[in-house]
Amino acid sequence: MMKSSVTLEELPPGSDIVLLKDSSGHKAHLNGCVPLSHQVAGHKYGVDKVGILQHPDGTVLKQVQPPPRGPREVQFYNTVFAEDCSDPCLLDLQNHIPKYYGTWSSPDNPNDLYLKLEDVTSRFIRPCIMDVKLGQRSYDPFASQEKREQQIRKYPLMEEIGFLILGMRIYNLQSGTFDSFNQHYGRSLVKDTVKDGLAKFFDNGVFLRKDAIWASMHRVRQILHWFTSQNQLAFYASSLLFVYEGQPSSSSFPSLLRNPSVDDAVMKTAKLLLMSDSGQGQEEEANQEGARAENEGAEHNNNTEEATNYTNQRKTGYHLCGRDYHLNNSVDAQITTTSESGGLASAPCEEDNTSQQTVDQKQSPNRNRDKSALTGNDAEGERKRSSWTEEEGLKGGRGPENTEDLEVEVRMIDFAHVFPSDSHDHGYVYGLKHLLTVLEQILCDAAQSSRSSTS
Ligand SMILES: Nc1ncnc2c1ncn2[C@@H]1O[C@H](COP(=O)(O)OP(=O)(O)OP(=O)(O)O)[C@@H](O)[C@H]1O
Ligand SMILES: O=P(O)(O)O[C@@H]1[C@H](O)[C@H](O)[C@@H](OP(=O)(O)O)[C@H](OP(=O)(O)O)[C@H]1O
Repeated sequence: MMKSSVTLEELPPGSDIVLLKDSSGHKAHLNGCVPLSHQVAGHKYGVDKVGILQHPDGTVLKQVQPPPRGPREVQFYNTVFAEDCSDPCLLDLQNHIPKYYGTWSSPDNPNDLYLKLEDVTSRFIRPCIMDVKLGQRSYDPFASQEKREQQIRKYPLMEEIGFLILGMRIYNLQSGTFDSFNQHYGRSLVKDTVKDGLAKFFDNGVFLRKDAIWASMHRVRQILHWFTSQNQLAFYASSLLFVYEGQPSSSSFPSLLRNPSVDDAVMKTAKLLLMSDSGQGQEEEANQEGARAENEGAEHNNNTEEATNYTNQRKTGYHLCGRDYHLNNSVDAQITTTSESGGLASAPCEEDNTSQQTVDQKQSPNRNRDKSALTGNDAEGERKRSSWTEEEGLKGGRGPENTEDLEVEVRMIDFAHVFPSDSHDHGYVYGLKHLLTVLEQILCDAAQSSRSSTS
């Protein structure tokens, strides 16, 4: 698998990192590619036989797994992104999965094939990432008895819960670092604690990111809509990748500064960012802080291009992350009814339509990026223009101008076990609905505790 000039150097037991080193002992690069620094689950490059890399152009390279899994996944992407694809169902599916740029291999090792995919975290400064496996069964219909038993043993509650957190990392505003959780965390969650497990992903150590929950639910509903309108594919052991921006935008800091529970370090960062955003970025202290943030960005995310954009934009006073987040704990959750999300059960919560501010689209980072070079299409734009009116607008939820103003992604990934089908994917739909119900409950709980603390 690896180039002959490259060796794997195992770190001490307990570490899951393996260094790639060349014959001179320097950190080696596979044609400039490096192990994906922000991978939260799955097979890891250098640890497992196959894994995930990042190309210098920012795309993700997923090593094609041994047959039948790998070729099945390649075929899936080839079919969905076929140039002559005219199937409306597959065209819509493109909006919910990473963009696909074909297969890739290093010139030195042409037989070592990779799927070249959009890095769905690339536009984030501090990407908080969660991988959730969906469905009531994580083995496919052709799995051996041994594989079935292995999968059931790993999480016997899969059938009842319908989803499993495989891994996540959350940007902690207090410490300025990412907290990570591996698959053992997800497996430790039972029916009564799965809500707390999910809530952890949206908790930045200072407050619950209700805005990110809400926006994620909007995306999940779009995916649910796709699933309920298709009956040609069945997904097993496939995941949803959740991403939200962990770096609050400067426009949100005023409310942060009013929050009495915020500690000095967070306060200081907030003030520094405010200074730099209001044109006082030349101040020495702010620059030092900026340098620290840049370094952290590079450390936590290979997406150096994005980190550079952020740096430049901060220097010019332009916000890469010009979004308005809800940092104010007085914002109550805004829950609509079960039928909207398709949730299995839900408690109605009060609405607060006044809280979310509209966004100045000119500040969107996507505005400044030439995606056409890589994509040749505007699938993301299409995804964002998706079925708000029929799905939610009629049912009294927030308008699209409110849900679109957040840096949130929810994409389906991992298609090694996708099969043709002639019916709805009940297992996946069950998992999506339950996931939505639990997210709703988190918002309800937050709204209730907010109400009781003010009364
Ligand atoms: N397109 C992508 N953009 C960003 N990160 C990605 C992307 N695809 C995969 N990842 C990262 O890699 C991880 C594993 O991806 P994936 O599930 O496709 O790999 P896998 O090896 O097939 O997983 P498993 O072992 O569960 O079968 C994800 O949790 C995510 O952190
Ligand atoms: O979460 P863990 O403990 O890493 O377990 C892995 C996880 O269940 C993967 O989904 C599975 O790959 P598939 O879904 O593709 O079967 C893999 O099977 P594998 O060991 O056969 O690669 C398991 O090892």
